[in-house]
Amino acid sequence: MDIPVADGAACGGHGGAVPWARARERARELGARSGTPARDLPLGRALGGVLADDLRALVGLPAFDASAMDGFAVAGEGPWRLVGAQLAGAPVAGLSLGRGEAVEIATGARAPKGTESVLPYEHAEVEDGWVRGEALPGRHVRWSGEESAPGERVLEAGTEVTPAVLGLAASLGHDGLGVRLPTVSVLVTGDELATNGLPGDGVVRDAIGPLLPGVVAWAGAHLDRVRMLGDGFGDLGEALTTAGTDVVVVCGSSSKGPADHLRGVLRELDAEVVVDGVACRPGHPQLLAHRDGTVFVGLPGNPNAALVASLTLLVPLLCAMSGRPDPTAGLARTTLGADVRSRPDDTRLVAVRVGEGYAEPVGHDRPGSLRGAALADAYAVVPPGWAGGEVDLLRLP
Ligand SMILES: Nc1nc2c(c(=O)[nH]1)N[C@H]1C(S)=C(S)[C@@H](COP(=O)(O)OP(=O)(O)OC[C@H]3O[C@@H](n4cnc5c(N)ncnc54)[C@H](O)[C@@H]3O)O[C@H]1N2
Ligand code: MOO
Repeated sequence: MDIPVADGAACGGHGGAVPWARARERARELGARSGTPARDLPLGRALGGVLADDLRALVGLPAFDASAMDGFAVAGEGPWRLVGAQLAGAPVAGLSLGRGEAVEIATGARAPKGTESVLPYEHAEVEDGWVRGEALPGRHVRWSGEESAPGERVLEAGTEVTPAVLGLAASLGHDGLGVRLPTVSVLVTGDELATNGLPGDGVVRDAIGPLLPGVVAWAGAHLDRVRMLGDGFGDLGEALTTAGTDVVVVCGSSSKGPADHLRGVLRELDAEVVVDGVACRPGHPQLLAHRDGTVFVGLPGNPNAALVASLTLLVPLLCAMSGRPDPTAGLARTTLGADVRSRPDDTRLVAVRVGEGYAEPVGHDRPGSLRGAALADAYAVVPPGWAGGEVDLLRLP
């Protein structure tokens, strides 16, 4: 893979840090080049992927003539002599309608041979084994193959697998789908972290493990596992090389402290580093690297910084891997409803609530606090040296 390393040294502040917009571009470029292989997955695992191939009807739909109403299947002119009953799922028992005959029928039940229409109960009168009413020819029957013909292409390759797509695929007879759905594992590092109970006295509740699955799903990828790790160098190296997923996210090991081993481990693995530091606040200690088809993303440990970094590198990367649109995009540029100071060298990501024609900073968005992000629906993107005017918005999941 031929991707240049850091061209952002001129951005000042943190040597080698890449400007925020350029970091996102690099993540997209790496994702597009890496791609993700098509995998055959059972329907229950395919949600959020994109179709690797066109979806075709394995059978015509409906697969048989069926009643669309509870009532009477009839043939010919009325009144009709009632000759039997047909429930949904019941065997057909060789039922066949002659002209002037009716069969009591449930919605979805196979219409007997000869059926010309179905007369709903509410339009029928039944007396002494005879059915009367006004039956409209062809009405209230789902005719075999009228929705899709056998072999017909119903969706194009590249379509996102939504809940409706899964239901449709099942209706068409598919047990699984070929999809592009990047797989992700998350390694949360830190000896001070606990996954339950009350924080305090040097113990911090892991906030990133609970936050990331939703971000990963939003970007159309599958989270294989979240693994808690101590701060040891060896553990991290072993975990990175044995993860077995397309992308490995490491949280809380990206800065310059004695326990921040990610950079060193990536060096030992001879991984190619694509982004090492991003000129943004919060979230500047971020890493993007790859080796042998696996992409590594380093997120800062401070939870709001980790969320910013995941929207900066991880989401664009994953979306580009499967070729789907980035869900952070699409909000119109807007003005800010309160004074915000820009930084000289860094892009600021400010938690805001989006109103009509403006966005209101909600506060509480320091690097260690998710309170602002939890109140917000977007981050306002305040470029270095910004002196007022409209800003871009980055949608939050
Ligand atoms: N000498 C420097 N020190 C620091 C820098 C720097 O540039 N030079 N950057 C600061 C910034 S900004 C950030 S952000 C952090 C990033 O550090 P790490 O990614 O190595 O993360 P840690 O040091 O392990 O933790 C930082 C902070 O976040 C808490 N944390 C960690 N993981 C979690 C988690 N899963 N859930 C909740 N909270 C977590 C941790 O307890 C620390 O309080 O580095 C600064 N330092
Ligand atoms: O910028 Mo750090 O990433 O402030 O939290």
